[in-house]
Amino acid sequence: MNDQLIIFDTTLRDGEQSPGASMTRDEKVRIAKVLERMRVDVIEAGFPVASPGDFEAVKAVAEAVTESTVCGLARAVEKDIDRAAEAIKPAKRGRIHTFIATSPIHMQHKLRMTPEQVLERAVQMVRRARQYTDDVEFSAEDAVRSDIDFLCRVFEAAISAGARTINVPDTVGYSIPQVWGERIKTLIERVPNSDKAIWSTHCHNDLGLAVANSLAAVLNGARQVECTINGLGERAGNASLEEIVMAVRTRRDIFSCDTRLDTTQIVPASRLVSNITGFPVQPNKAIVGANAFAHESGIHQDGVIKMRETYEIMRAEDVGWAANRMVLGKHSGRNAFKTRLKELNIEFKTEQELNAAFERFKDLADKKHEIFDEDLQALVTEADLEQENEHFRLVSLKVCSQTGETPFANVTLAVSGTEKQAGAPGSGPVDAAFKAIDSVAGSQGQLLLYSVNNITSGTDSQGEVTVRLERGGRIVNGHGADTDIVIASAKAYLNALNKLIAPAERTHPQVGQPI
Ligand SMILES: CC(=O)SCCNC(=O)CCNC(=O)[C@H](O)C(C)(C)COP(=O)(O)OP(=O)(O)OC[C@H]1O[C@@H](n2cnc3c(N)ncnc32)[C@H](O)[C@@H]1OP(=O)(O)O
Ligand SMILES: CC(C)C(=O)C(=O)O
Repeated sequence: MNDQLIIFDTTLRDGEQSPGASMTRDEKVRIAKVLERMRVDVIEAGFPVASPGDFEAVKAVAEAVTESTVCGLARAVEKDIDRAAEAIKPAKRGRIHTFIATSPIHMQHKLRMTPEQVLERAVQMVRRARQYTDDVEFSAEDAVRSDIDFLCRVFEAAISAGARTINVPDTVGYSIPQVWGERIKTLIERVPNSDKAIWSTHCHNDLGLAVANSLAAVLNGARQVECTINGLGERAGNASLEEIVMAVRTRRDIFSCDTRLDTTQIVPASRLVSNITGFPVQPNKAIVGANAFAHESGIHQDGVIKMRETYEIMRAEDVGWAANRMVLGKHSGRNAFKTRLKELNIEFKTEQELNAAFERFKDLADKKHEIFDEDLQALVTEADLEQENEHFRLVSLKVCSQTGETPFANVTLAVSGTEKQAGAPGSGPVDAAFKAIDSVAGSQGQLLLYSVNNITSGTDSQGEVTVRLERGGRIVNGHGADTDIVIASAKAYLNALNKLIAPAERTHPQVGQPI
């Protein structure tokens, strides 16, 4: 029987370190539930000492998830370990992940510690974490640029102190597959007590090699991979979960291990993470991109019609693409709607929530003939957004856009329940709409990002807009979807403004300010 490859998902921690990808507690819980359904082994839910919001988020995930291990990150610092322990306390299976850098550049310039002090601290903090849980992971940050002899000493000491998982990170995405594989092999061979721990790898994508390096580590003995949905993560991102899992599963002839994952949950998870963070998935992204299973050229289509395997190495259904993607229309009833949502793992707590979503579905079906799974997911996300603290609500928007004329927008907003109106010109209809909203809301937010994606294909598709605003160091993402992209833009802008004025819930690592 093949070994198990443990999947450690860090979308909610390292993924969240992507600028603008900060998530609220409830968003983290929603993603964690999908990861659990996917049978991810370990969910790193956050960095509890980072902020009260992140502490609450990790705790909420620990309360909500029963099947996967829930992990909290901690520096090799007492208060971090204690805070992580408190956050994961409700978990059925809880892990503390503590780390300290071991490369000369990090030890000397960042930590300002000698190698001996780092080794000593690693041992003390692993021991401290072991007082709270048997499941302790230790990482040597920047292992890629660390001296191999020193790494062996630190890992041996960490295992002796009680670490059960030893993680070898390529923190800066510097390695290449052959070298990384060799490094993992050398460590496992040279650390005398290496058989007492599971060896893990955590690779970043600065050179586009995170997945390749992770797979090289697996081929050389690593049995845990740290990864994220859609490859989300600090800078160029982390190794992408879907690519690693499908590479190992598809090439069983090469890998002597496999994961426990239910891969049909991959596409729903990818969409949810993309919806929540506002980071669109590029169409040609492996596994989860819209074109990943699309055949355009005649020779390929001919081959696939004759025998699918001529051009397909995986089945789209196996990663969660629905076999029949056109599901509902305006003549569909409540039962079909509810059943399809259930198939998409979307459930409502109350009958009222279901009724409200059904009404939105009927409104959409009046504008758009075919309702696809993507539309249903956007519709539910929209409903969630509306439940958020709504200081500003769009009542109506009228935009005039004509060749040779300056576009002009008139907007009516409900501001804490009182209707207010304003009009403004702009360089385009979206610009005019945002300026009109600004003159009512007085936002003073700086627009960092504006992106539109069509949720499905065709000109009647819904546009999904993401707006990123910054004010006083706070960065927030707003989302909106509508068949009219100017209205979708206005909804996204208002969603971001509502978040900006909401009480600060979290601290974003990149800006160090509450979000
Ligand atoms: C590679 C990674 O992804 S590591 C994870 C990175 N993620 C984050 O940083 C997100 C969350 N971070 C935060 O919210 C904050 O940085 C906190 C709460 C952890 C710390 O905040 P502050 O106390 O204000 O410290 P600040 O961020 O300015 O500096 C980090 C300090 O931790 C020290 N440090 C960094 N890593 C470690 C470590 N693994 N173990 C021990 N100390 C460490 C640094 O040397 C520095 O110490 P100094 O203040 O004595 O110079
Ligand atoms: C905390 C560690 C594992 C990390 O994120 C890194 O080194 O990139």
